[in-house]
Amino acid sequence: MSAIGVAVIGAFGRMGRTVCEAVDAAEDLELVARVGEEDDVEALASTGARVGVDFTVPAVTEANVHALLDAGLHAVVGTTGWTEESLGRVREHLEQVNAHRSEPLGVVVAPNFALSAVLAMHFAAQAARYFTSAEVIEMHHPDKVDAPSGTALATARHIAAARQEAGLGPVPDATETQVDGARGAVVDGVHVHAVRLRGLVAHEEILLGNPGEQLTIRTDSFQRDSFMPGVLLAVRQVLGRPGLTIGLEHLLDL
Ligand SMILES: NC(=O)C1=CN([C@@H]2O[C@H](COP(=O)(O)OP(=O)(O)OC[C@H]3O[C@@H](n4cnc5c(N)ncnc54)[C@H](OP(=O)(O)O)[C@@H]3O)[C@@H](O)[C@H]2O)C=CC1
Ligand SMILES: O=C(O)C1=N[C@H](C(=O)O)C[C@H](O)C1
Repeated sequence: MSAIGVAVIGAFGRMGRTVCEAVDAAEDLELVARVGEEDDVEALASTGARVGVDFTVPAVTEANVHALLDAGLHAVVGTTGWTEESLGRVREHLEQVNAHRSEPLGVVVAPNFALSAVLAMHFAAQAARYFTSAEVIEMHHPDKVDAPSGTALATARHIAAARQEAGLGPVPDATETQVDGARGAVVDGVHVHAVRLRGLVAHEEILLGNPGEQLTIRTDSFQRDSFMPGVLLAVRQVLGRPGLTIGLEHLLDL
């Protein structure tokens, strides 16, 4: 069987370089294009690429996905910054292109491809209904451009949905803050704190509290290699997953 052609967009960034190495090392994948800021994504149609992997910046990732679909490529996206609205536009675009194709296209968008992070989010959502209090602390390298992290946003939203489903009210908090921002950002009622520290890569703690007890769920990515098994899994599976998939958990039977 011939190797799956892969194009990496954002190929010269921290994640892009690591993805290029991982694709190069995989026998069933072939790295056919490294796309930088000056390159044209639609030109990928003539490279033999079947899947485009995007690790760029929040400001350009949606446009890259639309260009990949116009070029007839599946997409795997790790870049953060997605909203309900931007995801909705991709869903609509997929419906339009897939109406005219015999091999329908798929897009996988995941805020985190590391197994430990995906499991941490999953366990946090499972545990959330049993705890009165919940807060999220994400900790990253100081070159990260966005805050809070896409993973922390997703974690907080999953916790909030689980709390709502369980009929829990707002988290208890009688604090009167002296300085704006002291209690972090509030995402669907869940407080999220962002730390930026030289030496870190990507880390998150989910704190769940009840009277007299605490559950802490923690995930650490010490190296960007940790994201690669998830990225490669998505590249292989996206060919058989038409439409939009949000989150690696759907590829892991969670
Ligand atoms: N889902 C996951 O598991 C993970 C997601 N991420 C996310 O991935 C994204 C990238 O992170 P990271 O690699 O650390 O960031 P970097 O800043 O190291 O890399 C981003 C790269 O994208 C390039 N770029 C910018 N605009 C374009 C464009 N229009 N076309 C092609 N390339 C472009 C930049 O080029 P230049 O520098 O020349 O501007 C840069 O090389 C972030 O959103 C981050 O949060 C990170 C780790 C894991
Ligand atoms: O920018 C990063 O480094 C990371 N970004 C993603 C996020 O915002 O959640 C995933 C991981 O945390 C690393």
